[in-house]
Amino acid sequence: MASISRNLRRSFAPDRLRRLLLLSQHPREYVTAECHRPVVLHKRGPDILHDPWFNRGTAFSMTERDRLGVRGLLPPNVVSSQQQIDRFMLDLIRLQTYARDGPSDTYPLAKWRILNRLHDRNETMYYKVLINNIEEYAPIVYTPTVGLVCQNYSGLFRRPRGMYFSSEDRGEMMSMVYNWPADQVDMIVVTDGSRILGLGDLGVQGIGIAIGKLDLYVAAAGINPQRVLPVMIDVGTNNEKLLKDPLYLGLQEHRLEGDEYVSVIDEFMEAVFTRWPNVIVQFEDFQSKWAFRLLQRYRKTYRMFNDDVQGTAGVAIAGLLGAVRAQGRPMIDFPKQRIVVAGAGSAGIGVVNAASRTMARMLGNNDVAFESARSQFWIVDAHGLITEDRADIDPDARPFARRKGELGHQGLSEGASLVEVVKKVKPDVILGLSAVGGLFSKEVLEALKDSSSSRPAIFAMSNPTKNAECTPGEAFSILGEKAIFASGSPFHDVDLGDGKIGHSNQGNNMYLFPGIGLGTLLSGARVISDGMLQAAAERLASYMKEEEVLQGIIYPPISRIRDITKEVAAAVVREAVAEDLAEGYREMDARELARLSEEETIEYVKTNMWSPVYPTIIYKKD
Ligand SMILES: NC(=O)C1=CN([C@@H]2O[C@H](COP(=O)(O)OP(=O)(O)OC[C@H]3O[C@@H](n4cnc5c(N)ncnc54)[C@H](O)[C@@H]3O)[C@@H](O)[C@H]2O)C=CC1
Ligand SMILES: CC(=O)C(=O)O
Ligand SMILES: [Mg+2]
Repeated sequence: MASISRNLRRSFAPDRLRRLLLLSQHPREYVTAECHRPVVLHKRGPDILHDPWFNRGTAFSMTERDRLGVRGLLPPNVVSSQQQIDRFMLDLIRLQTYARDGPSDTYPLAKWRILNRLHDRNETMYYKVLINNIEEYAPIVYTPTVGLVCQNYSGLFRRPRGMYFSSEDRGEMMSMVYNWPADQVDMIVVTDGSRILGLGDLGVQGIGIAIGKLDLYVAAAGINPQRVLPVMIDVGTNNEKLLKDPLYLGLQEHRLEGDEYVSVIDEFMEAVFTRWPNVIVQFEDFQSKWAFRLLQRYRKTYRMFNDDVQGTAGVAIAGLLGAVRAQGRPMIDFPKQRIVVAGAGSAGIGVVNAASRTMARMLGNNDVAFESARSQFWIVDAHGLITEDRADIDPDARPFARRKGELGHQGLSEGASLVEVVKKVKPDVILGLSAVGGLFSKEVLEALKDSSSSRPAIFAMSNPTKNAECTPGEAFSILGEKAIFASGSPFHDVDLGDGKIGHSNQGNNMYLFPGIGLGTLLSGARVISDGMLQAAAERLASYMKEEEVLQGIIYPPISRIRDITKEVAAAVVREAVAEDLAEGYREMDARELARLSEEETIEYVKTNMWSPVYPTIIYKKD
């Protein structure tokens, strides 16, 4: 302070000095005429956000955002510079506290921060690190750590990534999409933040899941990172904690509902498909009531799919077929499996819909086949077994409600508990998409010992880790080495002693969505058909070798994700061609695509996958 004063005394007249020293005790008001002089810039949009001299981040006012072409490139909440500092300080203090002996989640978050900083400064290097160490870092950029990142996003937010459209942007979205710097976008992952993993409504903070999914699009599918766009549609939040949080970056109002909500999503879809007619839009982590409705609304018009409904279904089908093979039975025996599903949301109903269709196809695809397939599923939700007797039954679950006639002889009734259902049904499989950690309790697993299968299968698919319906340790300790186990988030294999291993498979839609997106892109299919999704699931199912499946390994290790994605994408391309949906991609037109053999299709996919290599850069004057 003394030296500051000396220097100041040398350069200022006494009255001015007195004023400045007075102001320095109130640093927030330390404002000189120099600060008010306007700055003339020869740049706009993201160039300003990436310039540390002029970037103001979330403190840019709405008029400035419009004037400078950055509207939509920042979370919608405009904050003061003091709020920005408060947010930063809070985060810094958290880190200081946890960097010592904090809770076990500290290190994954610290790793995420380091990776995120690399992502911001060197995309090529970031993806090289991610691809070369996918086993170690997929759980950081994706589930489970991405859940923690979303929960803490307001504190972690540094540089914007992706686009934000809010209900306040109604009428503006068509022009806002032109604020995005890339002329070509291949893949958008969009969320409204209403159900992030099994963590509920995280509002604007859900952007983290769109970023994480797109990281896998680049790492697994080789989509060029310059052509991906994470999107957050902020229509408010019903999370009371976020509504009161002064540091929250999203709109602090309750979610839009009904037609108003749909009109926002409609406007977004129209805007992105107008600017990028060939883009593919993946809907992610929308609460179930909107997931199904939006899928039905758009799937015949736009190149889109819902990952939680359709991607999860395909991964589950592949795993269920693997569980049949693990019993030493042919896949065609699938329609005989008795399957209890816990969870009747977008994921659970999506699985039952698609798995029953697969069974029905195997049985001849007629009404009798569909009826027989339906009767293999028992769905239990928060209110117990779903039957025809339920009042206010969810229309999406209605086709799978147990019929009155079936209940008597099974000794079950409306609302029966999961344990009761497992005891009476003696299922081959229990599959959890409930977001309830520990739901497959000791009692449930004990009841599964009476399963009619020689190798009962447990799919604890809810995310993140703490929401898994059970751990592999719990499953193997009760059901023994013959059990088949898969979970949504990664677990380690279990050492069962005597050199025996209980394999912990990761049953996650990450094994399908990158291949579905890539296959759609490279086929140029106008829409994403059920057949294309089925082809993707079947390719994943057949990917595992007989000897692996017999050991209980029903999904590939994540280290093989780039290879499996290439195979899935090729299967999607071939199905799009077979269904006459393919329009070709770049120089490969539909006719040439149709002439490719299976091997040539795989080669075609492989050569179109981006790899992280520094390109030669040439300077050209405008
Ligand atoms: N492994 C994977 O690839 C995927 C996993 N998921 C996970 O699935 C979970 C559910 O997702 P959504 O279906 O979209 O959520 P949701 O919230 O729409 O559905 C949850 C369902 O679980 C039911 N439920 C709640 N408590 C229950 C209980 N005690 N017993 C039985 N059922 C109960 C609810 O009634 C509801 O039907 C999430 O944790 C999500 O992370 C979702 C997509 C993919
Ligand atoms: C994996 C995934 O999409 C989910 O848990 O929602
Ligand atoms: Mg999801």
